Amino acid sequence: MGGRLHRGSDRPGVPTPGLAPGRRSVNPQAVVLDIEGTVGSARHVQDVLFPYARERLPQWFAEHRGTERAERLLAEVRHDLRAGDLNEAGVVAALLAWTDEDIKAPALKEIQGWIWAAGYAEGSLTGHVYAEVPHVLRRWAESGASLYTYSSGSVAAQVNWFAHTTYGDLTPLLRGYFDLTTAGSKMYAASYRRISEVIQVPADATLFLSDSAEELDAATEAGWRTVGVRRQDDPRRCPMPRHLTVRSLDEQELAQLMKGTE
Ligand SMILES: CSCCC(=O)C(=O)COP(=O)(O)O
Ligand SMILES: [Mg+2]
Repeated sequence: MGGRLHRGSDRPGVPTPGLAPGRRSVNPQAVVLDIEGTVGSARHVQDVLFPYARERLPQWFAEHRGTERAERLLAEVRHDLRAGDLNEAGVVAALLAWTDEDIKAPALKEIQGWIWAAGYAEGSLTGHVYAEVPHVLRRWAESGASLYTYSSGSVAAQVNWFAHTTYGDLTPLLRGYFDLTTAGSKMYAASYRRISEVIQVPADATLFLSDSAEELDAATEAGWRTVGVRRQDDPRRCPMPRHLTVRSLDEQELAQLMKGTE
């Protein structure tokens, strides 16, 4: 699979070494956070959010038929599949198949974000964050770091996630959000370079946290500092190769990096 569409795990190219375990000088001006598997539970995404959107996808197209949003989405999927004459049922079938394969397609991410927005608004969805996340983000923000998220989920999905956590609205802690549309695929170094240009923070003063070794490798290639996050409820047990790996954001090693302690 190439071009714009990726699974959560495939990345072309040869990774370069990241922040090796033991190196302790970061003191970042910006922290960029992955969401699924890093600040929030991957299980919540796979078992709650994806099925919620999947179930409502056909109905969404039926209700929005002929609208600008629906037409744009249909055109985008046809373009991605190089199938200009695919009908609405065919597009819906493709989006359902992408959901099942966790394909990071911008069109799928956009419609999921719209469907979830309604769920958050009516109170049937909450954004999951691990218990330490609110106070750690607050501490980092108070110490002067600018906090951003970069997720394959759409910006709308990210904002709603942080606005509706069980710890309240965490969006005041975040300076901005990046997704597949605004930054590009998380598998490519170019996407991280694009973010650096937008946030105007040097690459080596930007720390990226993610549960994906491929994403961390791409960020490293762009000159960013990286820390892997492997949550205790993550079935992938092993630490990430080439990257310092923590189990939560309040681990001592990460706190030291944030202070720039040698
Ligand atoms: C915050 S949006 C919901 C998650 C999602 O759709 C997704 O693809 C998660 O990807 P991430 O880059 O946050 O691992
Ligand atoms: Mg992730």
